[in-house]
Amino acid sequence: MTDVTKAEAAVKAEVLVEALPWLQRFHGKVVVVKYGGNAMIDENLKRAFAQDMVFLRLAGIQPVVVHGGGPQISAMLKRLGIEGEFVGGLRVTSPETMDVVRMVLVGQVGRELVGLINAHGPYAVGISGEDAQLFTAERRAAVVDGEAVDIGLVGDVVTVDPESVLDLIRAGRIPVVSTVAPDVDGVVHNVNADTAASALAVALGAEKLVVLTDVEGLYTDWPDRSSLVHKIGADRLEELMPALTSGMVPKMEACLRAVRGGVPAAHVIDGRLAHSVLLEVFTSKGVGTMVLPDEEA
Ligand SMILES: Nc1ncnc2c1ncn2[C@@H]1O[C@H](COP(=O)(O)OP(=O)(O)O)[C@@H](O)[C@H]1O
Ligand SMILES: CC(=O)N[C@@H](CCC(=O)OP(=O)(O)O)C(=O)O
Repeated sequence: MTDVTKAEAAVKAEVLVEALPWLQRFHGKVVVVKYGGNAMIDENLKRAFAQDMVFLRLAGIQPVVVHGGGPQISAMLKRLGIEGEFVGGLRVTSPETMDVVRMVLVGQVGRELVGLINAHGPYAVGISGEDAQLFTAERRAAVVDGEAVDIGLVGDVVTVDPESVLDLIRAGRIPVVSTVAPDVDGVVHNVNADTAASALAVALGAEKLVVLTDVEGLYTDWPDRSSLVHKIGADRLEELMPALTSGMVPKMEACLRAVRGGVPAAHVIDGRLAHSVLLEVFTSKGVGTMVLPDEEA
């Protein structure tokens, strides 16, 4: 072996060995991953994400994917000539829009991800909040300048029955969850995917919640690039919440709720980076912003 190939081999070995403590720590544990943003649009990133899920599963970790699909819903609404509007980061959802949300999330985005994962073997099974009472939703208002604004059939998850997801995990599958959910009367609601991922992570007693987005992580003073946060405690995040805007609100709310609900760590990571989930789970430094309970931060 030349000195160059020896040096390359040493670097590769170091990378593999760095994963060892994390393989031990997460073995048999559930990791809930919210899939969204660019990782869901770019073909190479999509394939890399699917590989990451299969990698986790074959490494003895139990990944559960909760997917978004906001841009895909907006594109379909446009094709159908239906107006789309967001208030406080949430889509205003009329009954007509709800039909499109359900069709796109369950019938299009969920199916595509299941197919990408199953290119590697019989792992992924799609499921929605309507299946086996996985989620029950309650209508929620958006809050704008402290005022509640009615935004139609938008729900918050109020109860989770995780048995169907646990059945799939026990069968060695990778559950792929679409976030539409009925209320107690069976009326289907549109649930933000970050919110649903957080509720599911708590109900499953997950070891981690990982939320993919299109930015490096949380900035305390957006868009000042020097204000990127690597680690933050729940109390400090709660203080910051009123200053956050747009899509970051449901994401950080989701991390906060997960950690307050007993999930040991919640992460917002950059889905523009190929294999960002593997880098987060298996490297000591991790990537993005990590939210921890106050005593750990
Ligand atoms: N404080 C902040 N820190 C990081 N990103 C922020 C912040 N405030 C607003 N943003 C914006 O929020 C976006 C993430 O929200 P969104 O686009 O809804 O995400 P996704 O499509 O990944 O679900 C980022 O790409 C960034 O442009
Ligand atoms: C109520 C609400 O806003 N629901 C979202 C559901 C999809 C989602 O959350 O997708 P992303 O994660 O890609 O944003 C929507 O209709 O766009």
